[in-house]
Amino acid sequence: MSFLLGLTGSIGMGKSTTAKLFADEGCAIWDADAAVHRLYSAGGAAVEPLGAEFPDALRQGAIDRNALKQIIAADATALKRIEAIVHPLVARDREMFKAQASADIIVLDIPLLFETGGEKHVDAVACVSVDADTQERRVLARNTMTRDQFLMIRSKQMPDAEKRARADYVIITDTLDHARKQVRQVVDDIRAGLADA
Ligand SMILES: CC(C)(COP(=O)(O)OP(=O)(O)OC[C@H]1O[C@@H](n2cnc3c(N)ncnc32)[C@H](O)[C@@H]1O)[C@@H](O)C(=O)NCCC(=O)NCCS
Ligand SMILES: Nc1ncnc2c1ncn2[C@@H]1O[C@H](COP(=O)(O)OP(=O)(O)OP(=O)(O)O)[C@@H](O)[C@H]1O
Repeated sequence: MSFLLGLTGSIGMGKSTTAKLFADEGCAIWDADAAVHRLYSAGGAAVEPLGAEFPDALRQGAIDRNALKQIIAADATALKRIEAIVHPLVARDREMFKAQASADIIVLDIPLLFETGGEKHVDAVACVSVDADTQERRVLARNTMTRDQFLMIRSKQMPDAEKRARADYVIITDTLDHARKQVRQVVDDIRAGLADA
């Protein structure tokens, strides 16, 4: 049985970057945002149910994320309805990944881990964190959302301080070198526990 490590953190805190550092240490990585991308693409399992509820989001047989963002901005109930359709499909994708992975440590990169009670289904949680100014600067530098969209998404998430308090490990993503050192410590700690077991 693999050790299941949940990797979480608020928007733009460095989950994807840190997941790559875990992969460098030999961990298997499953990425919830990437699963959503697969589900929204042509032939993906979310296209039909989301398209039925939000016909304007359907473009050439796929879900258009920009259209979805406009719908979310205009309708306060939309995100909850999207989540009700998407989250069970994401859970199915995750279970299929877990069933075939063979690494000693499986890292589940899940932005909404705490918000969705996912910590109950993992052996430990690592939370990535950086100061709020850096977080905002990094998200806006991607040019994928406006400042208002960023603030709206962040307001739906559990505050960073609370996530840090609830996590077993905190990884500060101020520099790549510092993050890599912390990732190695986490992996060493988990592997030492596995060796003792
Ligand atoms: C809102 C959408 C259209 C934004 O798409 P976009 O390509 O601009 O951003 P991306 O998907 O890369 O998400 C960026 C970050 O936003 C945050 N975020 C995304 N969805 C949510 C949500 N439902 N609640 C809170 N934060 C969210 C996460 O931190 C995520 O890492 C998209 O995230 C979406 O469809 N979300 C609903 C599905 C969902 O809940 N995904 C979260 C992972 S299961
Ligand atoms: N340890 C680090 N040192 C320096 N820059 C970093 C570090 N980690 C992440 N970054 C930078 O911060 C930005 C956001 O990182 P990343 O995409 O990994 O975050 P994320 O948490 O996966 O984002 P989202 O929640 O939006 O999916 C990127 O530009 C990335 O290069």
